[in-house]
Amino acid sequence: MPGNNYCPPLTPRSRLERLLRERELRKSSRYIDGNKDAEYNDSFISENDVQNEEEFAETAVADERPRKQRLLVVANRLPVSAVREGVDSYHLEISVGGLVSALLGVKEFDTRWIGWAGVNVPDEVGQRALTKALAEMRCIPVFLDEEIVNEYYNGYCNNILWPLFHYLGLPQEDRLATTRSFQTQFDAYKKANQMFADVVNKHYEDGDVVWCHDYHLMFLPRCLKEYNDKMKVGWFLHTPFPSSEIHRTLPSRSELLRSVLAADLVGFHTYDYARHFVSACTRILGIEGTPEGVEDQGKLTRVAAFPIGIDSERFIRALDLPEVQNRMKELKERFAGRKVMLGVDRLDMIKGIPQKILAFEKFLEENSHWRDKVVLLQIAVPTRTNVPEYQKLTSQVHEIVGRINGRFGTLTAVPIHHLDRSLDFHALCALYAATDVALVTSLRDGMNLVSYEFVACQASKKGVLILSEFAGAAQSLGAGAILVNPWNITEVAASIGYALDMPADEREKRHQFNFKHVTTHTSQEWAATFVSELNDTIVEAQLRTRQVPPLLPNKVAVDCYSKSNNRLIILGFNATLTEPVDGLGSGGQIKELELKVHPDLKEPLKKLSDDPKTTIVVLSGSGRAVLDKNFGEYNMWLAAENGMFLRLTSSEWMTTMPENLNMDWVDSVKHVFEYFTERTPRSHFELRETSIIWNYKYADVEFGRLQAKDLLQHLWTGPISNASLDVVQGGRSVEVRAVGVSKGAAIDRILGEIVHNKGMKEPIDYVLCIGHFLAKDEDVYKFFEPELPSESSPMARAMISNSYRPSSLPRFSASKSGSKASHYKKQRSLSNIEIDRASDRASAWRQTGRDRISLNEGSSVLDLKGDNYFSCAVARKRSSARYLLKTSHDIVSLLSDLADHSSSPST
Ligand SMILES: O=P(O)(O)OC[C@H]1O[C@H](O[C@H]2O[C@H](CO)[C@@H](O)[C@H](O)[C@H]2O)[C@H](O)[C@@H](O)[C@@H]1O
Ligand SMILES: O=c1ccn([C@@H]2O[C@H](COP(=O)(O)OP(=O)(O)O)[C@@H](O)[C@H]2O)c(=O)[nH]1
Repeated sequence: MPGNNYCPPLTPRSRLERLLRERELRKSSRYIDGNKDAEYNDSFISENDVQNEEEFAETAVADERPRKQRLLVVANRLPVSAVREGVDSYHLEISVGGLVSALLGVKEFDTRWIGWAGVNVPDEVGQRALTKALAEMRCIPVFLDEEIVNEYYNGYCNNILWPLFHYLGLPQEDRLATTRSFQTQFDAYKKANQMFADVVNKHYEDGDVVWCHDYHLMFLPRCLKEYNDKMKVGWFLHTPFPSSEIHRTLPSRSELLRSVLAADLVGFHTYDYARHFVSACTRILGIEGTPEGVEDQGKLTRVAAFPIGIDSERFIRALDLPEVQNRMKELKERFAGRKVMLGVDRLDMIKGIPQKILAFEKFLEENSHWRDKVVLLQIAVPTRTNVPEYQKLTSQVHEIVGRINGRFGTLTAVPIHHLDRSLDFHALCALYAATDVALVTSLRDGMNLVSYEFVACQASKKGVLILSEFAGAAQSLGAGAILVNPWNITEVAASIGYALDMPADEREKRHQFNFKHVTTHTSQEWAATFVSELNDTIVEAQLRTRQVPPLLPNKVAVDCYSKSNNRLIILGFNATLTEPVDGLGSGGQIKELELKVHPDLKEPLKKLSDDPKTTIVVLSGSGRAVLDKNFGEYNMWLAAENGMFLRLTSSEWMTTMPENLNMDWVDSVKHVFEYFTERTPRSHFELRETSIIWNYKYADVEFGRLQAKDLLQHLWTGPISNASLDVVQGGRSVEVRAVGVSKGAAIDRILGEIVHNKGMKEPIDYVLCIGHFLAKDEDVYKFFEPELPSESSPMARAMISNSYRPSSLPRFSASKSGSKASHYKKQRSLSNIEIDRASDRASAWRQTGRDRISLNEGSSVLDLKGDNYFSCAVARKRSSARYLLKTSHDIVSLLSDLADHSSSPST
């Protein structure tokens, strides 16, 4: 596949930097273009609007400028709909709808549009002719036959997803029929999405950005990524995304979410919709929402809000055109002496047209003096006319309009002018400009661009916008609009009165707020921001991928093991040597809380621990009793409570705890933990000697996380505000530890004790360290890294040479990794241990440490030859370990292999 001309910019240092630079670039590219009108040359639509095929083609066949990024816009509907006129000729018309309007304003990119032309073309001749006609407009058709359109578009998209996403339940009488036809419609939906994907794949060039749009194409990101996982794929939803409680009623709920998550970037009009989506992923799929999006097994899908805008300049300029001026004059004359109210909607249930008309009726009912002084012009664009619900709505609206006009009309005038048709751009602009009050009463609406367009055309009249609080636009235009609940007819009627009587200065003020917003948040900005964010997301994902360690090469690890003579194996316990735990078992039952060694590991552990050349340490956050119970039978070292307690299974426990470790905070933290445990079903807490941990891994994930946030707030403001503690947040836990309690801080003391105890004569020449450790404990991996700076290198630290030590105390500092601050912090906690000699147990520990045997003078305890060190993080996405092990199955397999290469004491 040939690459396109787009040259990605140098990797920016920060997201903000990149966005700023791109904004500058955009500005300067406009400058280079010479004048603003030149921008239109690259768009799908000209300033004068495209009313016929020739004009459209002329504007669309723009030169390809090398600087522009290729953008494949994939939407169900092309910006033009085709009507067949002959065997190989078509009439092309601009499609009506917010999605098309917004994307027509996008000119920053070298754009191709892939979608359905709204016509069934079964024959090859017709398909070829239409493809050719559309190609001139940079449109690429997806041919859907009638059956697919019926099942996919009319059925699954518009009869199931559309009402669901707009919180409109299905009408009772249709519910069962829909339930029955659900599967076939969903199959057609998937099939149609694959057909879109096939066309994209055919036209895709390396470096293209593929931007999928709307609820029709939720399956598309997955199809595309399955074909080519390097594709940059974004998905944007133009409708609301409902609360997860609504989404979870959908039989295909999980499949759809997972498919969308295949995209790199997922966008919504508002934060609410984005939040609902993340919450659906968490509640339905059980995967984690992060501040950036949704993360599943290392793959981050960025989720964000990108409120759409309009090409406001186009509307503003149109008002000066003679054609528009003439129409405005006509309207003024036609409705002289009457205030004009306007509704412009597709004839769709979500637009609340009956509610709007009923509110207007109530207003006329209660305000007789307005009856001959106001008119409501309702443009109701026919849409989805093959869907029975839409047909019913048409009759319903006609009936209400007829009744009201009959009730309040006169021989010469009617209060409602209802048009079942669409208007062209100029007629629409004139109408917007001539309007006194625009009435948008959507029951739910992704954004609602009509409200933006009205505002853009009101620079001189400064009319009032009455806007449903359930339209996405309410969040952006709420400052200037009168917000209403469309279901509350009394409120809407009162707002109509308020709007009609509004004094000029208030209208002016309100208009200014909104005009500023509409003219600064344009469709160009919207698209540019989305694509820029998508590019950023890809760069960040690449950086993240580089941080992901490779999988452990088992064979190498086993070979090195068999060739070495003095090996050290450090193993975590929880999620390392236990059986896999995935929250609730089937039927919502809690799995056993008690941690147990994976049964398949018992034998390998036995063999390994019996090998005289191998020393095993289980280094765990768990308490002593848990380790005793699970590992008491083996010949190994147990390091409980993150290494604060140490024991060779044949000996007693020793402690490394500093005697003056302040544990006064425990009771008050415990109270907080008790409180949250009682209120968070299936959570529990564990009180250890040096820490206390609240665990919600069996609780409802999302609720657990909310509770964890609250819990932290309670802690920070209360019991721990003055204490010297570490609060460590795990995936599903909150742990409070005394400062200095960490696996990394403990490892050198453990190592010293082992060397001393074993009377080691030769250096450790192989280290394997496996754990599912918290980030805070990951410094244990770095401890053995030979290539670390010499002044703090663990090799140097582990140098057991009396001449090397200034004092008789072995100064095994904790860790060299991380910032200076963390270095000092750990130093401090260790020196606490070293300085305080009051405790017998602690001094017993130090005694063993001090008297540790040395190897040959000056020689190192560790001699890993660079490569004989295998640190492995288990089921982690990012880690400072050298390698990854994915599952407990991998651990079983590795330790079994090592066991097979071990020798028993007698051999
Ligand atoms: O293509 P149709 O089935 O005839 O429907 C027309 C479009 O309706 C929806 O528009 C939405 O997008 C607007 C722009 O983002 C937004 O302002 C509005 O609130 C939405 O309803 C639909 O989402 C589009 O896919 C359709 O093309
Ligand atoms: O006769 C009409 C009526 C509406 N529109 C356009 O249709 C879009 C409607 O978008 P909106 O976001 O308000 O709602 P949607 O129809 O997409 O749900 C707006 O851009 C209107 O300018 C149009 O071109 N001709």
